[in-house]
Amino acid sequence: MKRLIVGIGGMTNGGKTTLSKSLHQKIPNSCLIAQDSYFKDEAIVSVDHNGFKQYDTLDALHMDKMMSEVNSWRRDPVSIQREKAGWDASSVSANGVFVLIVEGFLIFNYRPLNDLFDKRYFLEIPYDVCKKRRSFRVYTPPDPPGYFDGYVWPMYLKNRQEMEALTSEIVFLDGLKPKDELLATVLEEVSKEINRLKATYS
Ligand SMILES: Nc1ncnc2c1ncn2[C@@H]1O[C@H](COP(=O)(O)OP(=O)(O)OP(=O)(O)O)[C@@H](O)[C@H]1O
Ligand SMILES: NC(=O)c1ccc[n+]([C@@H]2O[C@H](CO)[C@@H](O)[C@H]2O)c1
Repeated sequence: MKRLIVGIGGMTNGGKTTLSKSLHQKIPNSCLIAQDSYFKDEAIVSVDHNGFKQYDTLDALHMDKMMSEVNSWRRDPVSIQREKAGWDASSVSANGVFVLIVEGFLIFNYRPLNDLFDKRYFLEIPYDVCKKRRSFRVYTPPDPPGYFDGYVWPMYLKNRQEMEALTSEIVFLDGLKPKDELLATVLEEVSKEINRLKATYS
């Protein structure tokens, strides 16, 4: 069975979800897992001395649950793809290349997950663009006043340092580029990798 695991990381509002969803639409036999789906319940996320909820850390995420879903895919991508295909399940042939796209802001900071990636991308944008994009978003719970400068940005700087200490094989992408350009760049590289795998025996 041929498998490829692609990580789309990046800072908050870098454009991870937008890019990952488009890749998922374009890549046959692909599956998408988003780290944001694994946030712990608000009641158990700790609070710092400023009263800010500590959401921008691995402790705020059910990484064990996320890993178990990644591992289910690794064990049997064909079944997962067939379940998704529903009535058309027989069209999913085990001969193809199966692609898992994992997106999230801390995917390269968690070693057991980071170790699994064949390709790593990281979307980055400048501070002012990040702050502006984030100000238009409403999370649950919403960001309290001062959260970006008092918590989100300092945590980004800390998490980024940790990430760079853990991995060097990351392709950095300029998140200011138009969405279709970013998609074309990543799709071209991933397609090359898929074709390379198709040409190998296993
Ligand atoms: N290439 C782009 N150019 C301009 N705006 C973009 C681009 N990509 C995404 N955006 C916009 O930026 C905002 C954040 O995008 P998106 O939700 O994809 O980011 P994200 O990295 O998944 O965010 P987060 O994980 O922090 O919630 C959205 O309003 C989206 O439309
Ligand atoms: N999805 C959530 O439960 C949630 C709640 C509060 C804040 N966030 C933010 O999401 C970003 C990652 O995509 C982080 O910067 C969190 O602050 C998410």
